[in-house]
Amino acid sequence: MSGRTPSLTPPDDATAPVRHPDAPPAGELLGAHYAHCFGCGDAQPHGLQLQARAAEGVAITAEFTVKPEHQGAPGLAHGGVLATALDETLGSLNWLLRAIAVTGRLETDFVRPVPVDTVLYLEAEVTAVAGRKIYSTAVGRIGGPEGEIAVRADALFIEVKVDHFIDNGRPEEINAAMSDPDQRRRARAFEVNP
Ligand SMILES: CCCCCCCCCC(=O)SCCNC(=O)CCNC(=O)[C@H](O)C(C)(C)COP(=O)(O)OP(=O)(O)OC[C@H]1O[C@@H](n2cnc3c(N)ncnc32)[C@H](O)[C@@H]1OP(=O)(O)O
Repeated sequence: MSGRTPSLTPPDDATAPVRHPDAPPAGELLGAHYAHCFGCGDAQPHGLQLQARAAEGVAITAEFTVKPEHQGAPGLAHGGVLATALDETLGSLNWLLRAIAVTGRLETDFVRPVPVDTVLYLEAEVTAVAGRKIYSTAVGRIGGPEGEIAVRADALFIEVKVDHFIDNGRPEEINAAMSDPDQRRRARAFEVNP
């Protein structure tokens, strides 16, 4: 039973999301936005290494396999890890809007336990935009892409400038990212100058 908080309901003046003309085509794998990201980075051996793919509209699909390192209770995924999978999938919607946005609010329903070795099939879409506020929703299914819903979330992302990361991130990682040509290329996809 989901009891969504008022701040996750778009205001009356919200508009439908617009897919950016240069968004990756439906079916394209997005790749990691940052190699050290706990959600999607391939330089994080215990991370989720979630793989997201552009879908039609302003929507994403993603898959994540629960590893033994992701346990909470014996043999079951930790709820925080599942929330991370939802957060990462919802965050990947940024690629389709070509906006830089961070999670302001993430409300998660844990509907079924998710055992280790399970593939979680995620779908997320932007439902509305109001100024800097981006409203989105996601589900995670088990047993196949059409399987039972195990987790779901509603989220509010807030659009930020790239300075959000430069001003707040630890200088060591910020400097490394800014001197990495691959990272600069990914930042350019959002038409910003790191
Ligand atoms: C391709 C890239 C893929 C990226 C994938 C990333 C996946 C992972 C995503 C994440 O996990 S991001 C990391 C977790 N999030 C953060 O670290 C964000 C920490 N929070 C902040 O930095 C600031 O609170 C934030 C930037 C979100 C907002 O601060 P601001 O000063 O910029 O905005 P402000 O407080 O003026 O709020 C702007 C609007 O949003 C609303 N708002 C902000 N935070 C809210 C909140 N938490 N709940 C509800 N509403 C919120 C706020 O009420 C207001 O509404 P109105 O315009 O109608 O007045």
